[in-house]
This record gives sequence, structure tokens and C-alpha cells, in this order.
Amino acid sequence: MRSILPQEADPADPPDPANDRTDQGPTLAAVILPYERVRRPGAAGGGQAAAAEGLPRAAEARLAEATGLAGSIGVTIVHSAILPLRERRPSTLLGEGQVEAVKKDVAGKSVTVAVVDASLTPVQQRNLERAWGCKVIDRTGLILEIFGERARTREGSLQVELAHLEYQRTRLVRSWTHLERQRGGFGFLGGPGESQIEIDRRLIGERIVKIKRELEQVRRTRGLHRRARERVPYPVIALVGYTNAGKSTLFNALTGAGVHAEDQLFATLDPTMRAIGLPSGRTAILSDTVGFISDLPTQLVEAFRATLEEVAAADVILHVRDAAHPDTAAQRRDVLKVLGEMAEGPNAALDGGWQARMMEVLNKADLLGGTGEVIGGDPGAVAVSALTGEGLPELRTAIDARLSAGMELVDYDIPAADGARLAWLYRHGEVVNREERESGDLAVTVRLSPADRARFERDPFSG
Ligand SMILES: Nc1nc2c(ncn2[C@@H]2O[C@H](COP(=O)(O)OP(=O)(O)OP(=O)(O)O)[C@@H](O)[C@H]2O)c(=O)[nH]1
Ligand SMILES: [Mg+2]
Repeated sequence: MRSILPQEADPADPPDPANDRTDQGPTLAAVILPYERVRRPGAAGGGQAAAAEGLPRAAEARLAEATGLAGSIGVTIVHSAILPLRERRPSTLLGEGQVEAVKKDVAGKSVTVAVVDASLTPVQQRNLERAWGCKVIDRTGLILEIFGERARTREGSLQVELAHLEYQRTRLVRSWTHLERQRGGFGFLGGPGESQIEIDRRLIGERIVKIKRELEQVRRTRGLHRRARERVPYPVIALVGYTNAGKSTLFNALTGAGVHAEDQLFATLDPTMRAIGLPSGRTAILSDTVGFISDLPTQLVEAFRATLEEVAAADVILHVRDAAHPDTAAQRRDVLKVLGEMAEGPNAALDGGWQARMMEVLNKADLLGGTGEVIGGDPGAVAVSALTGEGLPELRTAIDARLSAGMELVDYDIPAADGARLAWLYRHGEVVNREERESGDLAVTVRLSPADRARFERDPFSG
């Protein structure tokens, strides 16, 4: 996979000072946030009201996020700047004066990678690289980079590589048409630049086909595993939420597991599952998932598939929010948007009823002075601190209640000899009545979750 880190040279790239470095010191990076002030009527109220209406996030919070993202790939950030955008220049996005100013900062601080927290066209990326004499990556490139480093499973790595190649391929195609246009009517076919790009495109295309085939294989295997797990007949609770909201910390607090939690974006990329006990005595499976982020590259939505299949199968979806974050409202909106997109289309990874299965957890209450001080959230939201444990008993009770709320009362006739099925019903449901018929069969009335009911009625029943 192509990496922005200095070890790998890309022949299609302009001379990259990072590649000429012989010392193995840290990669020095600059983070640039082009900031568009969107003026909307009635938005003058600012502050809280603006956040509630879903207006653009504060520039500082966005820069902090971008810096966090960049820092998470191990570069050392030596310069950062917020640059107000007056207009989007097609050649460089930024204004001429801004490009010059960044050039000075970058040169003065020996920066080898500049992260521009925006979506750059291939042309803009090239021009900025030439102007600044360093490698430039945009937000999509950065997120791809992070995902590439974090993927742990085979499927995760393949999916990220596929996304990366598709991103690169569109770049090649676009810069190719750009060159074409520049050449105009000269009929200058088969120039060296073009043939190199053609070769790159073909190689990328071949690799894409190969990865897709491999992914198919991996998914088939995972499908088999999933079916095996469906037979583990416990309700599933999935944690979703914006990156860094505290999902893994909450997962650890609820399960006592040692899952990697860190003040680092996308610390968790592949789903992790573990059993938890609930106050009613019921057992459930808790599933930790990848964090969401605003402006998720479209290529990566697909990479969430493994995660989303867990969510799709979940009986309860816990939306973990960082209640103390200045952008908590915008983060909530982003998460719901991604979930909504995943529930769309013929191959939707999520079925339409996901909203009904959702429950909000307002985390980091300790930073707001305790769970009593947390305001906002959906009806039924539970405030907690995954760090101090405050609110966790209430959360367990709320999850239990949620699981019971969807329960249905069902009647079954169980043959006298079928002790296993009867035992199963006792383990997973609440048997409210039981009568012996003359035949010796048992008439059982039991409260079951829809998922358990489906499991029980599956033919053949496999426990
Ligand atoms: N003060 C405070 N910090 C918390 C709380 N929960 C989590 N954190 C911190 O928030 C940071 C992110 O926590 P994680 O659990 O890794 O977040 P995550 O949602 O799993 O993040 P990704 O896996 O990157 O999506 C860590 O530094 C945690 O220690 C909390 O209740 N209070
Ligand atoms: Mg995590």
C-alpha cells in the first residue's frame, strides 16, 4: 500500500524531499485547515444555537480533530494553521498569498508532509506539492492512511487497500484528463507521461480485481463464522459512535476486558465482541466497533461493512457520545448520517428499523461535573462516565429494560422428550406458564425477544 511516510517512493510523484532523507528522525508535518465561513440567515446567534442547528463546527475544534488525526499516524506536527477561505481557487484551493505564507512556514520548519484538512482535487494536490516542495495529503488520504495502519483483520486490510487503490485510480484518471485538456489539439499521443499513467492504471486495475476476489473469499468465510455465532443465542448490543467518544473504554468498563482504548482516533478498527451479564441475570454480547468521523471518504463507507454487519444484527444499538465535546451535536448528526446512508439502497447493510433499536449513552459525564449535570440527548438517554464508572449500573438496567420491551409472548408445544428445547427456553426467555397435555407434551407460554424467537423457530433448531 502506498504510504505517506517517507520510506516509499512513488515514481509518479514529484521529487519528494522526504524520500531523500537519510536520517531516520521523525516525519515533520504541517496541518492546514482551510476554513469556509458559511453565512446563513439567522445564524448570528452563534454558540449553542448554531451547534444545535447543525451549522459548521468551530474552526478550533476542527483543527484539533485534524491535528489528532495527523498525530495518530506517528508524524510530529511542527506547524498548524487555520486559513479562512474567501473562494475556492481551482488551481490551489487556497489563495495565492496563503500558499506563499504556508511555503515559508513549511520551508522554515523542514516539513515533509502537509496535511490539508479538506478535499483536494488531484490538480490542487499537485500544485500545492510543487509550491511547498513537500508531500501533500488531503482529509481522505489521511483517513485512508490511518485505516491502513489500524486494520487488524485480513478483511479490514483488504478493504482499506481497495479503498486506497480506488482513490488513487480516480486521481490518475482525473489528472490524465487534465493533461489531455492541456495538450489541446496537438495530437501529442503516447507521450511518456501518458504511458506511465496508463501503466499505473492498468496495474491498479489488476490489483483491484485481485483484491475484490480475495475479499469475496474472506467474506464467505466470515459468513460461515457469523452463522456459527448466530447459534450462540444471546442478544447482541453494539456500541457505535464518533471516534474518541469512549466506546472502547465503555466496553472495557462493562465487560472487564482489556480492549485497546486510547486518546487516539480510530484506536479500534475491527469489531470486538464479549459477553456481559445484565441485572436480570440475562447474558448479552457486547460488540465494540470502529469510530465514525465526519466527511468519511465514500471509499471507506464500504470498509465499515464488517462493523455494520454487527450493528445490523444487534438487538440494541448503543450510540456512545462524548457529551463534553464542543461539537457533540455535530458528531451525533454525523453518526446518524453514516448509519442512515448504510440503511439505504438495495444492498443496505442495515435494516430500516435501526432507529428504534438505538439508545444514547452520554459519556464523559465526569468532565461535566457528574451524571446529574449532563443535559440534552434523546429521550431515554443515559448519562455515564466510562472512566469513573458513574451511571454504569443505570445503563445496565436500561439495556435490560430495552431488551425486555421488545419481548413477545409466545405459545409452544414441546414434545415430552425434547428436554434440550425446554431448557433453552428457560435460559433465554421468561417462562410464564407451563401445562402438561394428556399426550405428555408440554404447552409452554414464554416471553422471548424477537431475535430469540427467530432462533428458536429456526428449522432445524440448533440451540
Ligand atoms: N474524562 C473521560 N474520558 C474518557 C471517558 N471515556 C473515555 N475517555 C477517554 O477518551 C479517549 C478515547 O476513548 P476510547 O475508548 O479509545 O474511544 P473510542 O470511542 O473507542 O475511540 P475509537 O476506537 O478511536 O473510535 C481516551 O483517552 C479515554 O480515556 C470518560 O467517561 N471520561
Ligand atoms: Mg475504540
